[in-house]
Amino acid sequence: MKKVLTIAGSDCSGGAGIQADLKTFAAHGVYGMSVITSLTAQNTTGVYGIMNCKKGFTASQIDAVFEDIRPDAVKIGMVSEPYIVEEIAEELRKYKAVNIVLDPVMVSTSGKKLITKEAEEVLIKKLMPLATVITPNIPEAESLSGITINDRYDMEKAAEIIYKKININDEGPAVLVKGGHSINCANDYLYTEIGTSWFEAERVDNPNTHGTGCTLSSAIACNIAEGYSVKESVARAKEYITGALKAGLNIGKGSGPLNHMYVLDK
Ligand SMILES: Nc1ncnc2c1ncn2[C@@H]1O[C@H](COP(=O)(O)OP(=O)(O)OP(=O)(O)O)[C@@H](O)[C@H]1O
Ligand SMILES: Cc1ncc(COP(=O)(O)O)c(N)n1
Repeated sequence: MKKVLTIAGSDCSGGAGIQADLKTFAAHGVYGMSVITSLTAQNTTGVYGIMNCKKGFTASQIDAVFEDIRPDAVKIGMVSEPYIVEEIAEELRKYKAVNIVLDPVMVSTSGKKLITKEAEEVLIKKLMPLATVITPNIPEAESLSGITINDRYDMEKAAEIIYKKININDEGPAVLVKGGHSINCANDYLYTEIGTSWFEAERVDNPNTHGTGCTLSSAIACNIAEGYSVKESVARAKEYITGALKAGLNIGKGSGPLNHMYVLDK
């Protein structure tokens, strides 16, 4: 069985973060492990508190995992503070971790800022270059590229700018700009060293989209662990997220979670 690690924040209401990641891992039939960077007090209506891991403890958790069970892929989600980003980068370099999927979580669906400006800078400089693929949504891609995104062409331009900003000597990550924040469609665009692709999907009419980004990046990590290429991994993850949105749940008073137990036919 493949082993996949998530390094992310906890969502006590179970829709996003570590909890969404572990449910996605289970639905993909891989063995899931978790390193928790922050505890959040949140639910489907908002994020009401954040308590970050104290200095050194994210690194201790990563040591505990890698010294015993080497993951086949690593997903990285919410990382609020620069010292946590530094610890993760140092540890992943130390263990020569591979197959890293980084979701640059910046703002929650409910509007709460989940990363400091300083942490964002360290994320770009030290962690993104270690990744295989990064998965910004439209506002995150605007922040990373410095351009405003209004249409498909802007998504393509932003992906290329981000790719060129992070890839020194073509050794950095592919860039997947997610289109979940578009109005009429849910098309995602992938820019890699060997080519570009659009992943087109109908927009599912479902207000319960809490944790879609966490779920998509975790599904990509599972597929990469299983040996699929980045392009195939994104295609399968896209099918999974669309299915999980369609399979719909209606839990909580706000933007609720997906149905993670939707399982793709192998
Ligand atoms: N209503 C929808 N119908 C179909 N697919 C969707 C919908 N909303 C989001 N998606 C898909 O879900 C994935 C996550 O995209 P999105 O842009 O929502 O990420 P995100 O903003 O990081 O997610 P999160 O809500 O966790 O912050 C993408 O593949 C996107 O196309
Ligand atoms: C711990 C954690 N990680 C990530 C998100 C982003 O997910 P969303 O944008 O759906 O709120 C979140 N709300 N909480």
